[in-house]
Amino acid sequence: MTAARTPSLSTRDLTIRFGGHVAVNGVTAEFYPGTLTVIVGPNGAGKTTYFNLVSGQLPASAGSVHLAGVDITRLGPAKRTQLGIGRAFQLTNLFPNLTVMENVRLAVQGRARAGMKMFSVWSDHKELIARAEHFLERVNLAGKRAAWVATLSHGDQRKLEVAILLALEPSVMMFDEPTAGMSVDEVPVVLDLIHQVKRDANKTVLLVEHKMDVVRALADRIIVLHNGTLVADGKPAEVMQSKIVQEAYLGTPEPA
Ligand SMILES: Nc1ncnc2c1ncn2[C@@H]1O[C@H](COP(=O)(O)OP(=O)(O)OP(=O)(O)O)[C@@H](O)[C@H]1O
Repeated sequence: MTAARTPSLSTRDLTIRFGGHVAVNGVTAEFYPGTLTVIVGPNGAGKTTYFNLVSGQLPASAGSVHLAGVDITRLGPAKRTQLGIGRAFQLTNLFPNLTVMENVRLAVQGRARAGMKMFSVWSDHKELIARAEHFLERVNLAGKRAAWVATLSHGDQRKLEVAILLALEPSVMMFDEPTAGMSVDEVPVVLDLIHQVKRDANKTVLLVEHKMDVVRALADRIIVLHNGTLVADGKPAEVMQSKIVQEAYLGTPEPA
């Protein structure tokens, strides 16, 4: 008999109502480490709202959110970040009037304080800089370490967000449309980064994405939301072929 695994993240009957409108309607799903799940659905399906409920930006009207089995439904976004839920691409994590290096160093410092008190006591400035440098190299931004964030291109800002996310070392990583607004040459860099993240067997990755080529390139699993309800959940090939997805989302049949 094998022991049941505890999901790193789960939602149970998660629901939010805005007045009479149910934007997320009883969504139950479990997410495990080493799996990248892409959440798809038409405009207004509730994808971003679901993300907001998981990261704590919005309070649930009903249902619950669990992180490694612990109910975090009543916790705010800062506490959830501390516990291991990291979200990128809202561009709200960035300090525009600081340099690229300073932004990552703050994340490294924050992580050191939250997780490893001794490290925080002993780590000197040099150590923090070296760690920040490591994350900047991973996202190809080391050459721009001294640039002011406000002067970066949109693509570079997104890469910086990934560096900050990596520096915070969350167990659950959430990406909102990672390639939105990027130039063609910037897209592969970010996709490659997410590939790297997903190779880490300890990370649980969730992505909201519209572009089907990105979904195909990254997804281990696809969840489809429609009118706030989870209508399909499974391996990409199965979900892409399912009748509900063809009708409700893709519009045209996927080639077999
Ligand atoms: N704060 C809010 N107040 C009122 N209605 C909201 C709020 N946030 C979202 N909604 C509504 O909830 C529904 C789901 O919106 P949401 O942004 O989650 O969809 P989405 O699937 O992310 O869409 P898109 O792909 O266009 O980003 C929409 O009808 C939206 O108008």
